[in-house]
Amino acid sequence: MDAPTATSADNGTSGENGARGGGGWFTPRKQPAEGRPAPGGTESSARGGAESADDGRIATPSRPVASIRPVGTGAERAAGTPPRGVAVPQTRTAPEARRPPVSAPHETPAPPVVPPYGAGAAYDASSPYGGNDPHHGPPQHDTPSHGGAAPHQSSAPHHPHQAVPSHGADAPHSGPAPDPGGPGSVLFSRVSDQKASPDAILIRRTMEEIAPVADKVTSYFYALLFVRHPDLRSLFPAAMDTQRDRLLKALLTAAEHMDNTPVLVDYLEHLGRGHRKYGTQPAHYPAVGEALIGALTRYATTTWNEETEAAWVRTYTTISQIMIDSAAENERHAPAWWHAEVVSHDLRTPDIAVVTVRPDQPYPFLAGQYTSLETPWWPRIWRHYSFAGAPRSDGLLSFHVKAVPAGWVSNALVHHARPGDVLRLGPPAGSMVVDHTTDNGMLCLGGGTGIAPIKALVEDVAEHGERRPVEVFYGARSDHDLYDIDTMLRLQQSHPWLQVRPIVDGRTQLPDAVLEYGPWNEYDAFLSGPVGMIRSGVDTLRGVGIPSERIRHDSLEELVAAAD
Ligand SMILES: NC(=O)C1=CN([C@@H]2O[C@H](COP(=O)(O)OP(=O)(O)OC[C@H]3O[C@@H](n4cnc5c(N)ncnc54)[C@H](O)[C@@H]3O)[C@@H](O)[C@H]2O)C=CC1
Repeated sequence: MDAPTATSADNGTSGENGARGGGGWFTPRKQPAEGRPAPGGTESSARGGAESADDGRIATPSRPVASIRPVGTGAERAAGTPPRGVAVPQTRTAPEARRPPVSAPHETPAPPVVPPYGAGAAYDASSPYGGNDPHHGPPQHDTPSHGGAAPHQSSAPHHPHQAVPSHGADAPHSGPAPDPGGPGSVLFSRVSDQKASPDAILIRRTMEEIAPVADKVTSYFYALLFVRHPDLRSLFPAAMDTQRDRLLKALLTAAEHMDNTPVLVDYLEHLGRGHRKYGTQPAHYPAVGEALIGALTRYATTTWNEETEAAWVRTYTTISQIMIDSAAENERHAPAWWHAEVVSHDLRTPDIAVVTVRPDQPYPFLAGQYTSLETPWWPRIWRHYSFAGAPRSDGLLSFHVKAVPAGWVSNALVHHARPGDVLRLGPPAGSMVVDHTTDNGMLCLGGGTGIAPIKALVEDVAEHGERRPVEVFYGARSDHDLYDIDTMLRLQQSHPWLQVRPIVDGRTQLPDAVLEYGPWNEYDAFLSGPVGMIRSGVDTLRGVGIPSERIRHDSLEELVAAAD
């Protein structure tokens, strides 16, 4: 989720008993039916108060925040009348009056309304992370103004970059965000309706209903949020087109996967930490929850009833509490963001720059991870970039940035950033990291600027003094696009265990090129680059006998989002 929902700090820990029973911070009109356990009761656990209840659902953490009321009056909501000041998207006829409660949940699993956030996200993000930027920003020749007028089009996240779950490597300050779509990933795999909790089933039914009108739900959600809480608008970027979508998507995705407890907790904890940089506070969560319930009430007219609302309230309360607890815990040992001064700017091609920055305080991360980055020219627009090297003793961080057409942040970084400019960095994320507990060979495919984290992985192996074979296939469209080949070949000269093969489009293309070498079945694989390359790369690598669980790559969701 690259937009703030709320979070951070521990000032949501007042003694208010907002999370009791199934009510959470909300006051559902009717308490949940007897025998339907609330998601977890009130016991907090060692990991921020969230753990599996006996029924497999996530326990509600004990840290209460505040009671909130649903948006609008009961009469307004029942009649589908928008609260004062909230415009209803025009393309839809007025919602029907609420229909009677639906009958017993059916057994057919429904497709998700929105792709699970990668983290991916990041997604953060999603997702966060094509090119390096949106494809719908201002024309490339436009000079981004310093905090100037709102762009008219959206910007998608830079590069996607959540790796498939790692083999036990922990990120310094942020756990791996899920990669729901990653091949071989079990993250966010859907619990079948037969095993799903009652709340999950009700939530899925809402999701199915709103799927065809997801855009309207989104518009209405943000309208409610900003009309009721205009102060929150400043936490979001001026241009909301894509950014805004991410918040709601993340919430809906999380809600839909509430039964997938451990994965979801990791995801939400990551989101909670990642939201600190937006300046979100615990008190913001109820406002978001109100808007969420308000939007669902309006558009899920067939399936919405008191029971469904209670399920959403419980679920949202749990989601937000995990995020708040995670942010509060993270606050004890990590800043919400880092300022980082540009110390060098190396234009390698007319549209690719290597930007090196010095953070204002130590920035711990692992090779293969990425960060979120905000420029002074586009406040509150964050993009993901991988660290183009392993951690250095001088603390400097480098990024490879390709200016893509209409990419606001990438163009600013390539064409405007100069030494002395100060950027902001969010926390590190991603789990495409080296597993130093094995000496498996490493097969690395880096396409275009996707070579950045691959270079970091190579440096990491070198620093660990390992003697495992590392084979790097560096793909590019032309010789000219192999902007970092000299660096890679120098590394090869220094390290006998490293083989670097430039693959320029022609007779063969990047993933297929690996077929001419091998065997690879004893290797762990790392893929970084455009989504198409990752997709075909995963297929190719599976085909040569590398099991899915040993293939790591950026989040496909984030990559796809970046191409929006
Ligand atoms: N800058 C960074 O830190 C990172 C960037 N990325 C991502 O890497 C990508 C790099 O973009 P460009 O440099 O413009 O790459 P590009 O479009 O020039 O392609 C690079 C390589 O990928 C291959 N490729 C592209 N599409 C393919 C497909 N559908 N099937 C098979 N092979 C394909 C090309 O043949 C070429 O060898 C972006 O999507 C970016 O988000 C990923 C990780 C880190």
